[in-house]
Amino acid sequence: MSWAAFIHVPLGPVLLGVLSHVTVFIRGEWHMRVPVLITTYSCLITALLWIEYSISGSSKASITIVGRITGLYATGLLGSIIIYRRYLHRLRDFPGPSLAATSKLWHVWKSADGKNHLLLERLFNRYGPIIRTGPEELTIINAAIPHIIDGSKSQFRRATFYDAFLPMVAISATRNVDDHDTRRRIWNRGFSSKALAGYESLMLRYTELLASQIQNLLSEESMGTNSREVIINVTDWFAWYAFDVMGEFAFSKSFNMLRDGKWHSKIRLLVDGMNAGGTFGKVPWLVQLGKIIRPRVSLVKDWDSMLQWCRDCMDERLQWLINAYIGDGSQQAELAWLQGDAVTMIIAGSGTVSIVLTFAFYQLARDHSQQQMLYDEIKDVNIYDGLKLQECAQLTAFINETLRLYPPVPTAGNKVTPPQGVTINNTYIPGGVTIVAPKYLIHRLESSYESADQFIPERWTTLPDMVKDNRGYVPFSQGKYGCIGKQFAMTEMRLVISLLLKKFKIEFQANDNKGEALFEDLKDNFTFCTRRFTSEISVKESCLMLGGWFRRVHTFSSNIRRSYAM
Ligand code: HEM
Repeated sequence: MSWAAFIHVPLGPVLLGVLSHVTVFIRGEWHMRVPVLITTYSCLITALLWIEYSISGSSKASITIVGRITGLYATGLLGSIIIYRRYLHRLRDFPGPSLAATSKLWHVWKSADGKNHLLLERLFNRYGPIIRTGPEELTIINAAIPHIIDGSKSQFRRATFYDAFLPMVAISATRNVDDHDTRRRIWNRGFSSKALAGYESLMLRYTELLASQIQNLLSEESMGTNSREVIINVTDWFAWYAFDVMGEFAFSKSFNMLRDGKWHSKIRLLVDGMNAGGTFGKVPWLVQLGKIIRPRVSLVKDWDSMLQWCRDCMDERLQWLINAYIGDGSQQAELAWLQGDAVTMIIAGSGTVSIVLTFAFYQLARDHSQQQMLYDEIKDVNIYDGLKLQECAQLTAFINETLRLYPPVPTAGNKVTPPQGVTINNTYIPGGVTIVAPKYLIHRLESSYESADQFIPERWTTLPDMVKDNRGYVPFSQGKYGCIGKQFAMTEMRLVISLLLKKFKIEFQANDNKGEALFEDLKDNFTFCTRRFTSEISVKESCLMLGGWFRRVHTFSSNIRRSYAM
């Protein structure tokens, strides 16, 4: 049978579709080849149209025939993919929703409301500790898993999710092990104990600015009245604080959000871009597709505009960083890496710290005895002495417990099993499988913590029996991909909590429903976040069409009352 005859019988294109799956697409990663695939298929369809037109002489007939051939081919290809993933795949015996096994789009759809952590919790309750959450993906909720995937001897590598940020290159996103090691070595110098001591004055300056801005609001509010309280939106104020600190750190330049009491437009774009990346990054080819049709995707345009702004900031900052590189003696700085690392710094160091502070203040508002206990511990401590502050056991326990219940990176950090596979609790998992180890759920395992869902800081001090198995406690992750800014973040959080507690008393506002809005708003978009930007920044009409995902949400407010004198 000739080639032309073959594709004209219905079975021909179907068989071609099946063949292209079992011989080509079944192997390797394809998400980064979306542009090549689109180009190839467009050329093939155009060639077919031309051939059909030259045979029939009718454009209508040739479009109908080529449409039918394309449809049959797609049916063969997709049918083969679905049947293979569902019934023949090496992960076929792992439990999980059947649609999740056939396409990762199911996960994007189901977590488009930002509640991925709750979705995984429901799946855990239904299917148990190992769940197939994607064609090549298992979610494992077990205290041993963080160490297996990220421990010092681990051979796991970063999963495809991290490609979502390409072409931006950065330490936190690169999947190339050598590139990562190189970046990590450079960064390690910037986070040495000596370097950190130098940053303390920077943090102090901004912590004092935060306190004085709240004080100003309090004074304004109470002017001419007996009121001694002011309601502030802690979500915003802690975000402004953390971003301003990181702006100084990465660019030697504040975003001045604390000073101005409002969001910097580029930082909003950054947070929006990150949040979208958190959801759509589950299907990396979808992100790449978005980048191809970028003129029509406002989020991509916004992200690009934010990157350009970072480049501009970096130009000002460049000299300092180049010095750091040359000091390392190993290589010349590459601008792309510098830009990516700067964005990484700001993203990794801001959203994380601010969300922990928000939750810490939620807990303080909820439990006045905790507030009193912390106040008693720090009231006579010179908080300008970093070492003294570190010795405050109750304060550290309070932060640890906040990080346990609300880890800022609740479900992300996916890694891929090494080629030989691994055995976890007598279950063999083949090589090349993406493993998700959600900290949000592992930190709440009853087998690891007594009264696991309750906020009890004393489990880290006077009640150690309440921690039964601490292996799964990894808010900062661990190993070579673990958080490089852990000490930086701990210092910031200790400073903010202690300074504000010395000055103010924290309460829910009188008519508030005890902070429940915080949990309604909470979104798992790689990091936990609690606020969408829709009010003054153009409420993107195109985004609203995505099913209310960008709907306006409430924010968590606390009553911060002046109570104690310094
Ligand atoms: C409470 C605060 C923080 C928490 C809970 C936290 C948590 C984490 C986690 C879980 C990761 C691993 C992410 C992954 O697996 O992909 C990570 C990576 C990272 N964090 Fe943090 N982080 C915090 C604050 C900071 C700060 C303040 C900085 C910078 C000053 C920072 C810089 C980084 C960087 C650069 C990475 C990537 C490390 C690498 O790829 O080698 N983080 N962080």
